[in-house]
Amino acid sequence: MGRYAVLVSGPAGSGKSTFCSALITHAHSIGRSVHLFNLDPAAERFEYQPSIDIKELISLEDVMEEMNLGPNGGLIYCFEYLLDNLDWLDDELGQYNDDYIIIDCPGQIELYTHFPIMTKLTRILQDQYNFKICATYLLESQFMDDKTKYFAGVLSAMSAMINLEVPHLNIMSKMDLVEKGETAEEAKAGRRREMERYFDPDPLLLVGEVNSKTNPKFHSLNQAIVQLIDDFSMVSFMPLDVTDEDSVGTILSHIDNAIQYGEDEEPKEPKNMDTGDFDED
Ligand SMILES: Nc1nc2c(ncn2[C@@H]2O[C@H](COP(=O)(O)OP(=O)(O)OP(=O)(O)O)[C@@H](O)[C@H]2O)c(=O)[nH]1
Ligand SMILES: [Mg+2]
Repeated sequence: MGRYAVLVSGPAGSGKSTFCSALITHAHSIGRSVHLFNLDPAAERFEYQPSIDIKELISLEDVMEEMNLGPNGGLIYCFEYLLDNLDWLDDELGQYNDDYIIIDCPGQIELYTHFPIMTKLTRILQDQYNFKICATYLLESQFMDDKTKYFAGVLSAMSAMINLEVPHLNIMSKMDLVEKGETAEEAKAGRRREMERYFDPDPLLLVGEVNSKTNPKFHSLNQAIVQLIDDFSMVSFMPLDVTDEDSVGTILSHIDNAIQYGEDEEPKEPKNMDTGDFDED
């Protein structure tokens, strides 16, 4: 087996840590061993104890206090410190030579879209440590209520995807909140079909409402951006309902597929092969 990593990214509060826990619970339930790597220097509570924790190297609270920095500047400082202290990462990762690691990232999207920090880190994991990496980007289902917000979310997902340059899966999280209160009639009325338009962004859905809310001088720009997203089929989302194990399982199998997990595993010999202890019936 090789080394595999899932990068769980997305805006603040989009459900990254909850998704990490759901993935770990599911992996354990099917007998797979996975490890949590907490990459958020401000994280406080964990459902599963991380095997690797950036807070053992540096914590945001200490940085803010000692360097007199605000939360965002402090976070950038933490990551620059990590990149300057790769020996620590080397020691920590050295214990997981043949493993599957789930990396819970901080929610500041500047880390993926404005600064090359996460890109540098994924490159290091790939090139120096031979990890096969799949990035996931979570956007919460409430974004579907407001099309301009959704449009901005699609662009941020695309920006993260283009910057990270690894196999990428966009996830629409907190789908349990959408389904809640939905009556059978509503479902029949095509609510689900309507949602499909958000999972695979429909250019008409995006541009129509976004243009109705923005200054006419931006209409052609909106149209051009939507066309770009559509022409290259660059962004689509998979729905995630953490309360449904099948939904978590489906996402995990897409991630596995993206990083070819298990494809280079040797076939296992049946247990009784070397003892010659075969059933004779
Ligand atoms: N209903 C519902 N609530 C969720 C789900 N996922 C997360 N939440 C809630 O959303 C809030 C944020 O969840 P987290 O998992 O901490 O989100 P996060 O992306 O890790 O947040 P940061 O690390 O602060 O950026 C918490 O109150 C969770 O209980 C979900 O699938 N369904
Ligand atoms: Mg979190």
